[in-house]
Amino acid sequence: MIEIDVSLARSTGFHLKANLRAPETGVTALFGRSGCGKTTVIQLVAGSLTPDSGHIRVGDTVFYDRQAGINLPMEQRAVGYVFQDARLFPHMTIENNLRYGERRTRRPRTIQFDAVVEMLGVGHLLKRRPHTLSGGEKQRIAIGRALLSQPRLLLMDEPLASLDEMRKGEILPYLERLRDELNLPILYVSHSIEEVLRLADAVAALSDGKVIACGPLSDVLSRPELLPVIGRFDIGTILDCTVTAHDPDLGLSTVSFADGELRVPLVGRPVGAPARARIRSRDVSLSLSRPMDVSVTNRISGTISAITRAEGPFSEVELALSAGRLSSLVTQESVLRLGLEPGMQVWAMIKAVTVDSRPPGFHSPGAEFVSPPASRPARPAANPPQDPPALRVISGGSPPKGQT
Ligand SMILES: Nc1ncnc2c1ncn2[C@@H]1O[C@H](COP(=O)(O)OP(=O)(O)OP(=O)(O)O)[C@@H](O)[C@H]1O
Repeated sequence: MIEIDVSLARSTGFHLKANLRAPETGVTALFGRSGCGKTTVIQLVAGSLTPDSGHIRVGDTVFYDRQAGINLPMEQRAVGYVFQDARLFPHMTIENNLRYGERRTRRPRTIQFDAVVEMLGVGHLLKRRPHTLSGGEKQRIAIGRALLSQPRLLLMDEPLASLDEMRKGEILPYLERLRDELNLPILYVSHSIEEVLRLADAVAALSDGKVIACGPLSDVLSRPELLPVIGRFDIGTILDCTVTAHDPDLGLSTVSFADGELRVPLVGRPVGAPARARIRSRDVSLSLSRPMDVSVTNRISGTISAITRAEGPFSEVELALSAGRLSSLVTQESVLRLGLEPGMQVWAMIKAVTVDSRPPGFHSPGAEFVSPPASRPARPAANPPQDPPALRVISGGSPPKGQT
């Protein structure tokens, strides 16, 4: 478990009072608006800033404990740090940049040079110098350098922020591979909900220097207190599912969750594997009776738990499901015409579902928030980045359409 419970008052009047626990596996996103304190938290963990009070622990290692008088120097914390910009040494070759961290560490070399070069696809760049690389290539080298310092924890502070959309799209599969293949916890700062949805297993949401929610991604992103922070309709519904069937002839898979099943575009994972389904609110329409003569295959019955006026002519209707909530964006005119009210039983028709395949063996880290695992099992290998990304892509372009 990673435990951070710190406070820090800055000269500018900003006051951080952050309390969060993150699992020692997978990616935990620190998410929130600009200026909420994400980078400050990362700097406190790295040791480049010292809190006024509190403690920071990563597994058995105490980084900082004000009461016990412990403040581990940066080099003994053994964290890898990847910044927005790559910060490579301009006079060194790419190979020497990569080996820089490796040479200086005293930790056991569990992450090997060749494996990192292969994983990040940078073998052809080794003899070059940083100024001849693209922004995305530089960032991959920065990630490699951080990994080769054999960190116990990787800190990534908006590593894609300085890249254009195309470069971001190129680098994301490498980050997914890192997440899936290395047994290394990652604290990942972002204010892009798309990045968080694609990469994170867990989320700590910050607002005005405080952690307002922390836990497994699908739990946190469905909490109403987060709506002002993340933007009301960006997210929709996240459902943790299991792949239950494939129908290659029709190009469809079936994924099941607590309240039923969804037919989705073919998922590149075996039956039994976990998958994360994302349903945008605007892709969910409602019917008072069981829809029969409609083209939409995915229909779920639920009880309206809340109706909230949204911007413009829209309202958000929330259905309570065992698996969480399902959100539908409809016009206020439809709310009035259908007489929708909390407590009513309705049918939701889901026009499109995006499925983010998780690697086999992935489990929602929810339980780990309560009690840390005794050991950290290695995650099995995921698809290499060159695999067709269609079903992994949550951001960018139109999501793969469900059956309409
Ligand atoms: N060196 C500093 N001295 C004083 N105040 C600072 C310093 N650096 C940052 N701050 C303030 O601390 C607050 C949090 O900054 P921080 O960089 O942690 O936010 P952030 O969430 O990472 O923002 P962004 O997403 O824009 O990077 C801001 O109000 C900022 O102005």
